[in-house]
This record gives sequence, structure tokens and C-alpha cells, in this order.
Amino acid sequence: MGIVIENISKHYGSFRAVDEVSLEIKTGSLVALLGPSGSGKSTLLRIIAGLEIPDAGEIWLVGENATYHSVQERNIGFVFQHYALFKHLTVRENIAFAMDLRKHPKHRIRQRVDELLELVQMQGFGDRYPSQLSGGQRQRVALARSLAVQPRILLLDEPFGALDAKVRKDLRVWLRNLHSEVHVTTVFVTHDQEEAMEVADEIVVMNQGRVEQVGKPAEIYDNPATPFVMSFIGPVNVLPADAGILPNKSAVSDHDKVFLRPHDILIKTHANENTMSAIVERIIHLGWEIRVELTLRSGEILNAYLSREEFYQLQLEKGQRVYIKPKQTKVFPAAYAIR
Ligand SMILES: Nc1ncnc2c1ncn2[C@@H]1O[C@H](COP(=O)(O)OP(=O)(O)OP(=O)(O)O)[C@@H](O)[C@H]1O
Repeated sequence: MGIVIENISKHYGSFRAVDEVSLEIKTGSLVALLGPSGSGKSTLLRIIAGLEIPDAGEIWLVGENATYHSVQERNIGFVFQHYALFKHLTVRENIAFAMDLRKHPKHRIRQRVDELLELVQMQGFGDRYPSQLSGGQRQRVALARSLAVQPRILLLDEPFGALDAKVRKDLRVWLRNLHSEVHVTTVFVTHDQEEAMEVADEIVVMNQGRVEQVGKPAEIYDNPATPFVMSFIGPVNVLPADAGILPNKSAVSDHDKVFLRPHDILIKTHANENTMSAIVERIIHLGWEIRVELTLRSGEILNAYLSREEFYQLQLEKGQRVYIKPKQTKVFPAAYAIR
């Protein structure tokens, strides 16, 4: 049993930052808490860490009720967005810090620091000070430091949030590889859906202090449980049920909303069974894909994304009439509005 969160709530004044959240995080897994700013991800992470006390509910860590345990008793490693390395200590001293405090034997500390420098691919940097490292290198040292005393759980709060896009991408792959070597139960907070999809075994989607859905990246993308999840994980067109996009509209009410991913639209140059006509309004070349803005007969705008091959085969031009067919749609009742 890794982490069990039972009915956790946390208020700040009358504001519910975390609202009756229950969740199970399996031992050895890497789970992302994903949601927009203010959805309660960091508050939940801080409750797991023991930095905040919940108003209600319980936290179980590795089979033990840890709700009222101190931060130290929980034996958790943390890494936050803003590097918290000690500026006046070298990389080696930073990594050794917690072991020094616990008075581990010197030779054991040296050996462990060497192992960790290798694990985070920072051999040769041990004598540098944090100011002599790049942002990505500092975060790798912060990770090594958090792993030094072999925590049972690792909590990462937007650890790559302050880094530029390229470094961030490299570090995602690096974190995934690191996790498959050390297998420590890890909870990772991010508001970036691509980052969550790439790094995590499982994603917990949060919105307004609540859990909207828990699942593997592909499950969340292919079978979103709510309109919020569908809109937050990847691009989507939202159309009224009477926009003419559904082949058989009898099963839905006019007030329902149809959700359709831009990648799930087939475009043809000739009419066919079950196709509907549309006009190409705009073509945006992004290099790796081409985005086509279409107007339906109902006047609704629809975005379709094509691969370069599909686009060049179709030879689309602005103003052209085309015939479209959705490969997959999802209908959510109107009452289920996005919160
Ligand atoms: N100490 C506090 N006092 C008052 N309100 C707080 C406090 N900490 C968090 N909040 C509020 O609780 C809500 C959830 O905050 P939290 O930091 O958990 O969100 P988040 O999903 O991690 O957002 P972000 O991605 O922006 O960090 C926010 O509206 C925030 O303003």
C-alpha cells in the first residue's frame, strides 16, 4: 500500500481548497496530480507531506495512519519548483545534508553521494556550488538530495515549472528513466497535460478541489469522464447537438453538447454516406501538423487537425467545399456543464 487518501478536505476561511478527496496511490507508481491553477493540487500534496493539516479525512502512508504525523516522521522526499538548494554548500554537501544531520558514517555518506551523482547524471559536478549550475542541473541535484535518505515517498511540486521548454522536455524523459531505476512511490504535481501524459503511470485530474477522474493517460484521453476532463486533456470542439454533426440525433436532446477532438475528423473532397458539407475557412501550417478551420452549414466553426500527408493528399485550399465525418464523438448532457 503506497498512499491512501480518505475523504480529505481543507478549507481556507470559507474557501474549499480540497473537497472530500479520496485516492489510492499504489506502491512504486508515478502518479501525476493534474489540474488548472487553483484546483488544489499543491494543497493536497502539502497535506500528504505533513506541511498542512487537513480539516477532515485521513492520510495513510505505507499502511500507517499518518494524518497527525510530523513531516520528519513521514520520511518523505520533496522537490519544489524553486530550487531549494543551500547556496553556501557544494553539490556534494547539499546531497549529503540529511545524512550528515542523521550522523551517518562518513564513508557511507561518500559512497551514497557518489551513487546519487551517478543516478542523476551529475558525476564531475560534486564540487560546484548551486550558482555554477544550470536550472535543470539544480533540479537534478535537488532530486538527488531528496533521495539521499531513501524516502518511502517522493513528492514533486512542479519541479520543472521554472525551466525553459526544451530543458523541461529533457527532464521529463530523465525523470521517467530515473523512476524506473529507483521505483519510489512518486506524486508529481503539474498543470501541463502533456507533461502528465508523458511522465505518469496514472493521472489524477483535479478541478475546484475535487478529483474529476483517475486513470492511465490513454484512458483519460480516450474515455474522459466529464466535459471538464475532455476539455482539459487535449484540444476539443464543443458543438450544440443540433449543429448537424451527429448522424443519428434521435438519442440526444437539443440541449446536449457534442465534444469532438480535432484529430478525430475525417475530411473528404467528395460527398459520401454520412458525410456533411463544410467550407475551409483557414489553414494553419504548424510544420508537424496542419490545422484547418471549417464552417459547418449550421454556421458553427469546427477545428480539424491533419497530418502533413493527409493534408497534401487532399490539396485543401481556403474557401473550398469539403465533406466531413467525425470518427468519434462524445455527448455530455447539457446539465453537466463545465464547472
Ligand atoms: N495558505 C492559504 N491561504 C488561503 N488560501 C490558500 C492557501 N493556500 C492555497 N490557497 C488557495 O487554495 C486554492 C488551491 O491552491 P493550490 O495551491 O492547492 O492550487 P494548485 O492547483 O496547486 O494551483 P497552482 O497550479 O497555481 O499552484 C487556491 O485558490 C489558493 O488561492
